Amino acid sequence: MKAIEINKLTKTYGNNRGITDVSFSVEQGEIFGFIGPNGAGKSTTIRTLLSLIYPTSGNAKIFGKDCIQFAPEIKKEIGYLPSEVFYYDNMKVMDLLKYSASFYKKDCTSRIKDLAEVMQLDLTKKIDDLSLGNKKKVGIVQGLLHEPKLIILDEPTSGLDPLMQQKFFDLLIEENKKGATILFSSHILSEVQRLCDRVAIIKEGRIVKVEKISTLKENNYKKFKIEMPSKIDKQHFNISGVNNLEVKDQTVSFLFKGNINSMMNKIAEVEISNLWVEEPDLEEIFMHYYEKED
Ligand SMILES: Nc1ncnc2c1ncn2[C@@H]1O[C@H](COP(=O)(O)OP(=O)(O)OP(=O)(O)O)[C@@H](O)[C@H]1O
Repeated sequence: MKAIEINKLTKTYGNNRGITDVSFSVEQGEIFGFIGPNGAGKSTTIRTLLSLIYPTSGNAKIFGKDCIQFAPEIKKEIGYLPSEVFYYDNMKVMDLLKYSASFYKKDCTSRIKDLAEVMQLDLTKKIDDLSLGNKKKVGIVQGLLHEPKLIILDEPTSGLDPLMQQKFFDLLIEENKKGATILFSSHILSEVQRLCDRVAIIKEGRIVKVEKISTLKENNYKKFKIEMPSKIDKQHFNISGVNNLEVKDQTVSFLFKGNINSMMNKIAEVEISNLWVEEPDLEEIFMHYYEKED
């Protein structure tokens, strides 16, 4: 049974496109990235999964159950962190979290304290007195306090400083090791790359690719930088698969996509003093998905 199964989900807002024919599935135990530019349809997909809005057509299942028909049951299994968090400002953090926990009919007090300690969140403060980042931490604790089997995060790191982001990621990895499935929506590719096994790319309301992060990187070009002790013949490296060939001082650099052995043979024909081969960043791989079609 899959954790999430989305089948031709379409949502229109009047005449506005929301999402069109979105289909993908997430295996249990996966950390799955959901990426795309602003307005692509990430939040619409997630809100439909949580039955906060209803689809125009198509359907989705969570742990094998239709997400609309079994919404109350399913919600108990999900921890959700929305992209923007709003609270009753007058409440104290601990009271708000205990109130949230009451929906699950579980005593989550010690779990709340543990999570708050990891995230360095002061439980005695009033929500009103918290900074944006600290309000986000309340959302994180709220989303995880009932130890959900499925964690759905919509742009979760906005407002968190780098140290807190790291602590949050460590927390997610720990929950994942304990068995939780994670759907991680973001437009920050580096964090998706760090955390996720697979990724779905959404653009203008449609899924354009679902792929393993490792495959995306393998099937892409590599960046070569070669330092040579003597004069460089630029044309030597001008073979099929080479792009952006540049020579600067004693260094030649280029992007290469193709049979790595043919490139290694080419390099072996000349004397070199140093060699760097780098993977492209996820940003570089995905940039063309982000560019608008004319
Ligand atoms: N309540 C609404 N009424 C009308 N159109 C909406 C509504 N909510 C979303 N949309 C439209 O649906 C499309 C998808 O929006 P959505 O918020 O799902 O994108 P997103 O990928 O989550 O973007 P972001 O990263 O900016 O949050 C956009 O074109 C948006 O304008």
